[in-house]
Amino acid sequence: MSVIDKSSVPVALTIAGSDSGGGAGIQADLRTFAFHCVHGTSAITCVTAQNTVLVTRVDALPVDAVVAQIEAVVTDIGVQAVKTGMLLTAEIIAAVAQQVEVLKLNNLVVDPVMVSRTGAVLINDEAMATLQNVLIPKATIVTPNRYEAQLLSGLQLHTLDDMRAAAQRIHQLGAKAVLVKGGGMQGNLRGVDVWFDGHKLETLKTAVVDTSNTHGTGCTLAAAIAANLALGCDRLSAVQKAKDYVTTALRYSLAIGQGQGPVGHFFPLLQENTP
Ligand SMILES: Nc1ncnc2c1ncn2[C@@H]1O[C@H](COP(=O)(O)OP(=O)(O)OP(=O)(O)O)[C@@H](O)[C@H]1O
Ligand SMILES: Cc1ncc(COP(=O)(O)O)c(N)n1
Repeated sequence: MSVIDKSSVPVALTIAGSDSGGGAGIQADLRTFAFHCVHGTSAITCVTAQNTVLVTRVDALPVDAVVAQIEAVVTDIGVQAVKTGMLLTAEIIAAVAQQVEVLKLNNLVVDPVMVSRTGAVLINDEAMATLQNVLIPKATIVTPNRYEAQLLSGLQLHTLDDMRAAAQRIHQLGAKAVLVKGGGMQGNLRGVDVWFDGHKLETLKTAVVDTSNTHGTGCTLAAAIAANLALGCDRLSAVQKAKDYVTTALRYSLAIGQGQGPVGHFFPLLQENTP
């Protein structure tokens, strides 16, 4: 890992929800930024009471509290990349999109958190429509999972060709690039992602990691992409490096709690440095 010049440390902002279980959301994003030697800042949209098994409560923050956090960070510290995660309501999504415009935020990675990898719907129809029509068109990269890609493309995803067709359809929403993630696919498509940026259609493959401790993979991938963009990578190499990171974090995932444990953000490093 290279030594960072502290006078020009890259900064990334996550706009997302808090996960009390520490596996996804803001907690995953900040650990991912730190692993990449990128200073992490945050604007919290909602607070979830959540563990490895279920979410028992979600409280949204007032829209102006979300906006104030973004303004406070950007107007003083400045950010080189932004990642959005669980935005929850149409009002918060619209306000975030407005801030992207007003504050001229670049390198925007939108993880369109709408449906969990298991198919559970997380936000209402109005919020989905706002995400699709107002925020995704501003994205540098949008990273839907299987079910989100189905909703955004209107296609059913069973095969690699379906994933490719969906990536091309979703690109028409206006995002500069699309990464359709394969964690929710069946068989050896689990772990295969498809990239489309209007020119290149690429298949990103990795060996499937055989673990049920996959909580936070989507957040971690999007945050790692944002970190790599903040470090100056081009879009596709930011995604390729992020995918390698998630694969390693999955290999070091943690069997904690009774359900799906989190990926191990720092464990590769700790393992390597343990005598
Ligand atoms: N078992 C696995 N082995 C290898 N890679 C995986 C596995 N599961 C997920 N991935 C990868 O993890 C990344 C996140 O994809 P996934 O489809 O899981 O997103 P998500 O549904 O948003 O995440 P989450 O399960 O956290 O909600 C993708 O690059 C995907 O290919
Ligand atoms: C606060 C929060 N944000 C996002 C997710 C989805 O996480 P992931 O898709 O990475 O499992 C989550 N479970 N909780």
